[in-house]
Amino acid sequence: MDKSLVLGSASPRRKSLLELAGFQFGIRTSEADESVVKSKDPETLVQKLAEVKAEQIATTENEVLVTADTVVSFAGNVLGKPENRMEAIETLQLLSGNTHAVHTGVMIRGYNQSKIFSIKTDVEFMELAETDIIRYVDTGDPFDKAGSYGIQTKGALLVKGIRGDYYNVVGLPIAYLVKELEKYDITPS
Ligand SMILES: Cc1cn([C@H]2C[C@H](O)[C@@H](COP(=O)(O)OP(=O)(O)OP(=O)(O)O)O2)c(=O)[nH]c1=O
Repeated sequence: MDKSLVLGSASPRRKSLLELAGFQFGIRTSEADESVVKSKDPETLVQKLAEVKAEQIATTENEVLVTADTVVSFAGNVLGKPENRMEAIETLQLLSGNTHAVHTGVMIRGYNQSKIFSIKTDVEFMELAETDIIRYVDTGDPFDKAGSYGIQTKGALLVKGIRGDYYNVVGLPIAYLVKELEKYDITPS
């Protein structure tokens, strides 16, 4: 029986990255309660969140599901999406001039096998002036993004350098994921 891929995510970035890789896939989103998952360790946290998202999505035996979660960690703080303008400003002040980690946890669930993993990318920020932070936050770009910035949008101007997979920062470690999906008979067309 042919296997088909299902993306369990409402993120337009994750959809674009699977398209970039050349996959045919469906999208099925969940209303997972992410607040039930608590961990101070970002790698554990993103893996558990990917698992919780997957638990909310039903699949058939020929479907392979992919869910994911992304957070930023810096100096013992785990930073998700900002709740408001002030939190976005404070997050970017904290990250200014420093190197933080972006963790994406991914769950792959097939009929008789599953896998959870997380990948880390280090991102170094420029020294940011308060006026630049406020101008960026007021574009509205930070609010649907972990760590209050988008490296693929105007947040690009905050970044001095990165070590690791760029696409992991955007929401999916796509090259690694393609390799893992081969084990589930899912290949790009
Ligand atoms: C750091 C960073 C994060 N992000 C995004 C990736 C994720 O979509 C988002 C973190 O939120 P997530 O909770 O990981 O995902 P989501 O709510 O967007 O989608 P879903 O739960 O339905 O899969 O932040 C960027 O787009 N660019 C960046 O530079």
